[in-house]
Amino acid sequence: MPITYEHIKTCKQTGARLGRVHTPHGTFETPMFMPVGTMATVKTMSPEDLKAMDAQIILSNTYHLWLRPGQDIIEEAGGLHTFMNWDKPILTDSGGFQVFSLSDLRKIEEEGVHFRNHLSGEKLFLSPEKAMQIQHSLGSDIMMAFDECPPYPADYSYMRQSVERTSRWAERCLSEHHQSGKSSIQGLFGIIQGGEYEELRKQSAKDLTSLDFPGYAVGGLSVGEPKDVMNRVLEFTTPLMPADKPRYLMGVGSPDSLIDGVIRGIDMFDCVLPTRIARNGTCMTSEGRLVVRNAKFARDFRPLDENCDCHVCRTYSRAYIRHLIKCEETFGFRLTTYHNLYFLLQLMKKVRQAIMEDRLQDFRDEFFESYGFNKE
Ligand SMILES: Nc1cc(CSc2ncc[nH]2)c2nc(N)[nH]c(=O)c2c1
Ligand SMILES: [Zn+2]
Repeated sequence: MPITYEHIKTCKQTGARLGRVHTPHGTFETPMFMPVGTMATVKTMSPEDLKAMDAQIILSNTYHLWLRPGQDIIEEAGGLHTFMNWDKPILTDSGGFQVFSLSDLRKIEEEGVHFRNHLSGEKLFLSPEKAMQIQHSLGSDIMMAFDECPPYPADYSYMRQSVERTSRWAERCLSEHHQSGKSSIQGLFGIIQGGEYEELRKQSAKDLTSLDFPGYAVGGLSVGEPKDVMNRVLEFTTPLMPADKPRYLMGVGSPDSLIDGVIRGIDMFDCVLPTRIARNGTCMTSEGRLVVRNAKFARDFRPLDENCDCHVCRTYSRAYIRHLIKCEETFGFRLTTYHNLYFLLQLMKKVRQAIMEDRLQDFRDEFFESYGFNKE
């Protein structure tokens, strides 16, 4: 069993859990945020930067790495860990989501998805089996099943057919995985779909938990739905997921959504938000978002966040970082990215501490107050 979950405790104030996930490349604590490294790099960060901020697992992407540089090159390099010099856990998404969000001319069939390479325009085909073969070549510790993430909103009949196909695809992923001979060194997570429909979430969870995955993700969220819809879907979906396995909410990373996801029983999160907004000069701070490129910071020599003890906040001023961002200096993007990732990793550390002390609801209220979220 290459991926195992160790439950440590459940918060008495909420349904939040404290745990650890053991993988062939080491253990990470949960709840945990996973920085995204789509092209085999967390943009502008070195592996040393990631270790300095205590990143314990990162994400990469089957679709992108298949197109560029190609799975054969990474396999020849000895796998993704060696290729990118990251010796801790790596989770790879299966590629289905990226096909829908990046390429046009796509056609979904039972066999798989036909689409155009968004870089070259050539026609390509991705199937559950192909997605598994690519992830086996990458050597990721945690692979994701090949799924369809329907757009939001989607009508019930479309969603039902999509859920049934995603369940059949999950079964094909699992048999490909077992035939690969890699199932002792790589783990495969199933992805629960079903949109905002409780009946379909139940169907998807029933189908997937009847197959023995070492962990399960909630897919189909953070696709434009309002936050209260996401929270409602989590409230009736996480109880359908095994309590003795990790629960991963895909694509979620704003501070309020992370805390609200943990309270509803989620253990793992990923999102491109912190790294993406960093590159346009937006920073997450304990007092809310700060757009450091704003003229009002031209002579502001305070740190990005006066409550942050990261290397950036202990060393550089808002004025200097604003200047670098305005000049499109790469170093500026490194500073905002480092701080944003550190901020979210620290937030999850504080969340784990609050669960240990059975006061996560109190922590949520204090954090929402200071960050400027409305407390509902
Ligand atoms: N919101 C959202 C985000 C992602 C990308 S997660 C990711 N990949 C690379 C970086 N991050 C999803 N991926 C899959 N496979 N299924 C989903 O339903 C889904 C939903
Ligand atoms: Zn900082």
